[in-house]
Amino acid sequence: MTTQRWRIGVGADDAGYEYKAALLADLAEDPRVELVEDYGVGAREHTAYPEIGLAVAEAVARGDVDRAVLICGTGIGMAISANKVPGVRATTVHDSYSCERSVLSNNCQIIALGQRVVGIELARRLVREWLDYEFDPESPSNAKVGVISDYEQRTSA
Ligand SMILES: O=C(CO)[C@H](O)COP(=O)(O)O
Repeated sequence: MTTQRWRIGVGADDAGYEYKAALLADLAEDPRVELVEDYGVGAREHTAYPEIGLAVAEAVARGDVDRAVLICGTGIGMAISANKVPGVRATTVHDSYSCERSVLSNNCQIIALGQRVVGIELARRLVREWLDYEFDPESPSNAKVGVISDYEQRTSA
């Protein structure tokens, strides 16, 4: 259980728009959330998922927000896009255990959900649970995540 007050970014393509609206409303009322930022898309807009996924991941990498939730049809394209931004770890999450481990094992800053895959109540529950998890830099998982970060640093131009 964390006492942190999170700054959260939320983004979706048109296939995830309805869940984005619902999750933004939940996050705006959650006492664990200090700030919630909507990165689009707007209603009836048709921005392709990588545009949103990359923009949100860049906001995380810059430190504009601590974490983010991305929604598309499956959550897959958003996670792939976000992972292209150096320093960002993102994953698709559709069950409670993976949601927990995405933070506690992998120190992911971003979870991605598929509006066409899970029901809205499960999506809302996963985001509620996710806010309680905080990575422990003293945990044995940190060295494993470090292997990924080291590779990224060695191979980035
Ligand atoms: O789910 C998506 C990407 O993973 C997106 O919402 C839909 O993509 P498309 O099937 O390429 O239209």
